[in-house]
Amino acid sequence: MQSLFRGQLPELVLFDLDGTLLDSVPDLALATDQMLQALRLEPAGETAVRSWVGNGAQVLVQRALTGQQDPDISSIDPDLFERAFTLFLDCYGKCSAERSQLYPGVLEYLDWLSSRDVKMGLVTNKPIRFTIPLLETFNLDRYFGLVLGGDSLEQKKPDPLPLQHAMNEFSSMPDMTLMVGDSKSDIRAAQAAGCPVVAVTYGYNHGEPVADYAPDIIVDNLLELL
Ligand SMILES: O=C(O)COP(=O)(O)O
Ligand SMILES: [Mg+2]
Repeated sequence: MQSLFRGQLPELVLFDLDGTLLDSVPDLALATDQMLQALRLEPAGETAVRSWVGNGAQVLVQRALTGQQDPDISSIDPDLFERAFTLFLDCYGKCSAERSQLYPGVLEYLDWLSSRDVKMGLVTNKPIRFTIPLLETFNLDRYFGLVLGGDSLEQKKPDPLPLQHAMNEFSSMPDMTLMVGDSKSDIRAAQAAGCPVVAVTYGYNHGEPVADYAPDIIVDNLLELL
């Protein structure tokens, strides 16, 4: 990996959360199904929810209401969406850390970077109100000098804005910044921001291989980056 950074470590590493550091789908699926059941709709199940995670809570709810990856938003009754979204936020707020788990290698890799004084930021599409408590629960908050949720800025990934904002905050140039993520949104945001990007194979990429989006490096475990 050092070949990407002039033989050195990156100055800044930006991490995605869901599907990269945290296997959060069990709880996202629980909250999605609780929402659907409260609306007297069929539960979706974990496999479907796994392919719907990655574009933030609103899009997850739209996908769950339509059963479609690319929902026609105009077909969703706005009142139903509002009820569904409120239910989802309420359910997920209660269960977000019940069954979610860190992936193998995550703590070791964060510790390794931290011991080498590499700066780290977290850039997720998850709403910030869930992100901060989850980082605290899993004792990850201590690693990140900046945490951006999907609703922290005007745009979320795949838009490069959150990555550009983070690089600006840390005064790091794109060619010395590494993005680590699990989905095409992470890869596209990094490519648009001009940063090298590592994709993990174990996360959620809407059922598609990450290789289809040409990340610079693909790993099955973050420890392969040591
Ligand atoms: O909440 C989501 O949809 C995904 O969040 P992520 O950007 O951490 O993968
Ligand atoms: Mg992700």
